[in-house]
Amino acid sequence: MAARIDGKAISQAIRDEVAQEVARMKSALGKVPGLAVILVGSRKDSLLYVTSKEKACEQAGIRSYSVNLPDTATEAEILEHVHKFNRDPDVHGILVQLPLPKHVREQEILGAVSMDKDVDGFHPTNIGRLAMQGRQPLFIPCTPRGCIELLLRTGVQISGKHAVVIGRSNIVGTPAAMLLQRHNATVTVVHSYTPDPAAVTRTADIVIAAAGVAHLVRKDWLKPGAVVIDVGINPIEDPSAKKGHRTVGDVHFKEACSVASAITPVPGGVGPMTIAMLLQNTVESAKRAYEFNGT
Ligand SMILES: Nc1nc2c(c(=O)[nH]1)N[C@@H](CN(C=O)c1ccc(C(=O)N[C@@H](CCC(=O)O)C(=O)O)cc1)CN2
Repeated sequence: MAARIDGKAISQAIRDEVAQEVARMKSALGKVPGLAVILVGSRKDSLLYVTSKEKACEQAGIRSYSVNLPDTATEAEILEHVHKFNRDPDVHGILVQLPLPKHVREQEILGAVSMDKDVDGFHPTNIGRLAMQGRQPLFIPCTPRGCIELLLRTGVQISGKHAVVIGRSNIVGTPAAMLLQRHNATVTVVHSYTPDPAAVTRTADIVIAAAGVAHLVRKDWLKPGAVVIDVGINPIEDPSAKKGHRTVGDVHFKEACSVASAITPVPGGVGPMTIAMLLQNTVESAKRAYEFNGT
């Protein structure tokens, strides 16, 4: 039976550490970190994530600034807010909630965020640096950073292991693969054009599943003893649930438990880590801005 990797508990420990750092900064400088969150449109899930981020900021002592724009907002209107936050010295992190409405060019917006306030780590220069040996990105994207943090904090060795990442999105799969490689794993990325994804995944010591397909990874996809990090957040119908639906991962949890050595649940695994890492990135940004080393 696999050990359960408790993302809720680990993310709470990180959030407590962040709150302590913020308190130290406040007492030494009279300043606190600031995070600006820009939401465009009215997607229910995005609204929920943005609210959770604001609440988490409040609990950690980080000041949050929010902008809610309608679905019809133009690129120019969104950029106006990005530029305003770029100039604001009290704002150390800027986050544009994704996905953006279809008429907005995501890369135009993400590329406009000041590199040193890019707490999502999606600026092309930060992503480029993540891909390069010997270069340091200013920020690492929150979900992939959360996946690695879960492995490190549960004592899973990454160096020298074979890691398979399922999915190649800009937000998770691609940066997760680059990050694993920086931790000296041998990395294979499996995607929709891979002829036999189960066979490839079966060779992995570490699996990061980020395909966005409910229950894609079954028992026969896993090598006995593999460590499984499930990034998927997929709603499925469930008449027995109060709301008629529930959230499941990309991995069939029950099946995987009989083969894996450790696994993250959904919910309560990677999801909460995304927010904890955002807070951590924001504090690191403020510390850099104020040249504050934390003592
Ligand atoms: N600008 C960004 N946009 C998006 C990101 C991101 O990192 N930056 N990631 C995702 C959404 N996301 C944060 O924005 C996020 C997703 C999930 C969770 C979470 O805590 N999930 C819970 C509950 C799941 C459920 O029941 O629905 C869990 O997994 O336990 C937090 C943040 C896309 N957009």
